[in-house]
Amino acid sequence: MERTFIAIKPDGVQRKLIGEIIRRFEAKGFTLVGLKMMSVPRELAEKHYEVHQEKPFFPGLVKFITSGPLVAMVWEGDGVVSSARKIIGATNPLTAEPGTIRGDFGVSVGRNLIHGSDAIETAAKEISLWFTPEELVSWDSAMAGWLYE
Ligand SMILES: Nc1ncnc2c1ncn2[C@@H]1O[C@@H]2COP(=O)(O)O[C@H]2[C@H]1O
Repeated sequence: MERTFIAIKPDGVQRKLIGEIIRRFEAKGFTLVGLKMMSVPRELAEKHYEVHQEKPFFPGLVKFITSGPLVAMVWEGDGVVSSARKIIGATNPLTAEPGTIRGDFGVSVGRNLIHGSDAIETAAKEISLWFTPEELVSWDSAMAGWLYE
């Protein structure tokens, strides 16, 4: 079953949106298989965002991600990587559609509340960067027969 990495960034935690964000993924029908609140070490933030290391916003991004607690998650389900990106909305909350998390709650690209893996290969890399295998729980949802044919 497909898995994706989702992080509620420090602004999402400070704005008390943890429950609202988890609710949206649960209500859709995806299954939570990994969850932890953590302070992010600088090396982890730099590794996670290494594709952006030449961008002018990189130092500010690392400073922000390490500035307060973050909630790291792994969600599972058919097509979860691309579906989660749609639930999250466009990178810039000002252009994200209403009904998406960023479209409903954000106003600034540097404070866009949540991260979601952008592709299946990226998801695998990010999951192994943020979680050990022991931290992930494989379980069968009793709802599976009502979610999938
Ligand atoms: N122009 C920008 N200024 C500040 N941060 C940005 C900018 N563009 C992208 N980002 C951040 O870089 C992050 C890269 O992936 P995320 O989906 O976590 O969300 C993005 C934004 O938080």
